[in-house]
Amino acid sequence: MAANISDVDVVLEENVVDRPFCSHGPTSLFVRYTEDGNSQQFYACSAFRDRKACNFFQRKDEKFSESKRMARENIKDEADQAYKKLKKRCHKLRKLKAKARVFCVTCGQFILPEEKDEHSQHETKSSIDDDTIKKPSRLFKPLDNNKTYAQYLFSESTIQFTIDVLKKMEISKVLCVGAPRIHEAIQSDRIKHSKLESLLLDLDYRYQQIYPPEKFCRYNMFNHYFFSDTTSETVFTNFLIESDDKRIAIVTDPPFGGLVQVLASTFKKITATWKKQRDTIEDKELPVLWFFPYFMEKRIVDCLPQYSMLDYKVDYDNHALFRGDVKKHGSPVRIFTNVSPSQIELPSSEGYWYCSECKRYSGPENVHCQMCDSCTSKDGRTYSHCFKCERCVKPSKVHCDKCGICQLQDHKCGQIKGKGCHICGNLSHKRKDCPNKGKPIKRKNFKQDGRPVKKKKFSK
Ligand SMILES: C[S@@+](CC[C@H](N)C(=O)[O-])C[C@H]1O[C@@H](n2cnc3c(N)ncnc32)[C@H](O)[C@@H]1O
Ligand SMILES: [Zn+2]
Ligand SMILES: [Zn+2]
Ligand SMILES: [Zn+2]
Ligand SMILES: [Zn+2]
Ligand SMILES: [Zn+2]
Ligand SMILES: [Zn+2]
Repeated sequence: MAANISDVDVVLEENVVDRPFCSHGPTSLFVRYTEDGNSQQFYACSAFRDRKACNFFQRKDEKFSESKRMARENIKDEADQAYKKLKKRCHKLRKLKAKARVFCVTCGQFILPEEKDEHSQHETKSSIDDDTIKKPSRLFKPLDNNKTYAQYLFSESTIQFTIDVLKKMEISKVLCVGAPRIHEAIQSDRIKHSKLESLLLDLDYRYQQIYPPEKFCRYNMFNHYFFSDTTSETVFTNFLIESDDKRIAIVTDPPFGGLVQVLASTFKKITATWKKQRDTIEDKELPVLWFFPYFMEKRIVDCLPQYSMLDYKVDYDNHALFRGDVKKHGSPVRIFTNVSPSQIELPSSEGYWYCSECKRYSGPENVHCQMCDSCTSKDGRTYSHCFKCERCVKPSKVHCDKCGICQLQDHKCGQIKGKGCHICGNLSHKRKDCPNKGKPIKRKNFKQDGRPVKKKKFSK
């Protein structure tokens, strides 16, 4: 099975045991398609796409010399050693009194008294009290200019909404996968009196300085890999033990570049561990709240048909996300869930209303279309029904009789770009099903129905 990213696909294989390791766990197997129709398979880092952050590369068919194999083995050992060193350091840090605590914002780490000189030119914060430590995501500089971490942090209203939803679902244990602010909210005093517990799984090593091992596991959600020694995985497995009065849910907000099939496979693995711990044969699913952009709906639902998209617009504090056009219609991020949408009440104070036909809550801009039999808006604008296309379309589109579909007003007739097969450009299939796979072929433009667009003949 292959999942799509521009000219490179990731190949999902069940057997990861034989894969080479980089310092971020087992690598992923990728396949690159070239213009001439050939392909090449190679292993590369599953967490970092930026080769500056991790330059691991190994062709699948590469024969390895013994010395190279040893060097690879060392990578894992070195990573384990670095983890142990950091653990020791954190132990020392936790013993420091608030007044002696200095945090280097530039480096994202607390400074031990003997290390002060090394950070003299950096941005630092002194006298870090216990309250500040309880809100680490506010102390750290969000790594939001970085594709890998893509740290967009929930606003207060979204945090509160999520916690309310979890409480209404009578959840008492929350596995926060790449959702540090939800973990932080649960851990902080604010909701100390509720019965909520949480465990954070995140790639960001900085949290290791704040939370003890039973509250944080450094984890790569693209290969379900726990860094460090075995403690981390044991903490995770124990956390997933559920009893009648302790129901568990996952809250996850992965970087948006994450591949749906890879993430789905991770959530399936987490669910499998949870199922193993349960002493019942009752076939239930582990509830998941997965925050992801609305335009990924088709991919998610194709991959996980039991999931649906809620209309709640997820709000973030660092709004770098809402640039350009998107800003006009608000946040593009929604919640995908395997919980019945009728059970998740969206705030009426923000204009959400219950659609008895869809049996779910819809946004104030969303209108139930009798023809489509659903509340059709996806992007935060009111859609209108096109009787010729027989579906609701974005308000920016009008029906073009020449093209036979609704198009943007300033479109060039006959040119439907994107979304099709990367090899030949045909819109009726994806690359993995392309009959031209392996043959040299030039891309053409294709119509929605799969027929090629004929080039206009110009007369002099
Ligand atoms: C879009 S942010 C979500 C933050 C969330 N909105 C919050 O406020 O809690 C993505 C999160 O996933 C983490 N992350 C990025 N890549 C990851 C990976 N491969 N495995 C696990 N966590 C990852 C980042 O460190 C960050 O905390
Ligand atoms: Zn790596
Ligand atoms: Zn520093
Ligand atoms: Zn409706
Ligand atoms: Zn409609
Ligand atoms: Zn139309
Ligand atoms: Zn047209």
